Amino acid sequence: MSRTLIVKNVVIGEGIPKICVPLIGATLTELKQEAEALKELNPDLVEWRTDFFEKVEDLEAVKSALSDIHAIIPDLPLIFTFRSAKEGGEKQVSIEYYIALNVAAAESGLVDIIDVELFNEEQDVRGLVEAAHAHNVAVIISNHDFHKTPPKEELISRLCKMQELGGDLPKIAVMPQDAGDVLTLLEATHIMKTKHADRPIITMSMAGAGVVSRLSGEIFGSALTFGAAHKPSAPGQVAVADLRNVLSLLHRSL
Ligand SMILES: O=C1C[C@@](O)(C(=O)O)C[C@@H](O)[C@@H]1O
Repeated sequence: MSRTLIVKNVVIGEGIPKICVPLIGATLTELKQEAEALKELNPDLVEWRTDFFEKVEDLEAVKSALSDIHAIIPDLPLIFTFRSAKEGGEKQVSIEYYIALNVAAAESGLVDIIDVELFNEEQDVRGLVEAAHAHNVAVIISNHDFHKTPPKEELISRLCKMQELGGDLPKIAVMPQDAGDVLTLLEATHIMKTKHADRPIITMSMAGAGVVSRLSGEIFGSALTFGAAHKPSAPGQVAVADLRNVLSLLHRSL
């Protein structure tokens, strides 16, 4: 497998980490406004965090919102994410609905990547990867710990598992309790990138202490970073303009 993933001409896994901005509107009106506004920020990718959408449990409303969002930003690669409450998201739905939602997104022809959480039954994760790939949609397999940072061996083992399950972009976000935890995340990223990964990976340490990990992906091996438009979708996200400045500064220094 190639070490880069290309979506709509955006090469993930090469050069400056790519900037992704989440859409977190609760209503269709808010989502449309956000989609319009983020064009000015010129991100590399956009993520629709559907768990923030008030009608996420209505599949038809989701599909219709998806086509409205896509019509506003047709050229930007779109990640479709339902972040479950157990992983720091806004809502919890049944596994049956989670699968239906992601399959509908993959089949829609309107998204480039779906996000599938690792901590589900293995057969469900594999099934979603298969469904996505059948429609030429890539898959982020993700894991989040909003309370702590597991040991580096555990972080690496989860990232390897995501790769083994066919995720095109393994992703892990963890919460540091001190600066040492940020180092743990960075070291796990570096080891994964240099010893195990045969594809781009995404890692971040959240909150204030973890911000450095959102900026230094090019050095340690994280290919994509999330930047906030007006409001962050997770603790520690910095504004896109600041992110871009620092990413460029570090890139020039290398
Ligand atoms: O998984 C992630 C990463 C994230 O949690 C962050 O910490 O930037 C933000 C989420 O929107 C995204 O789905």
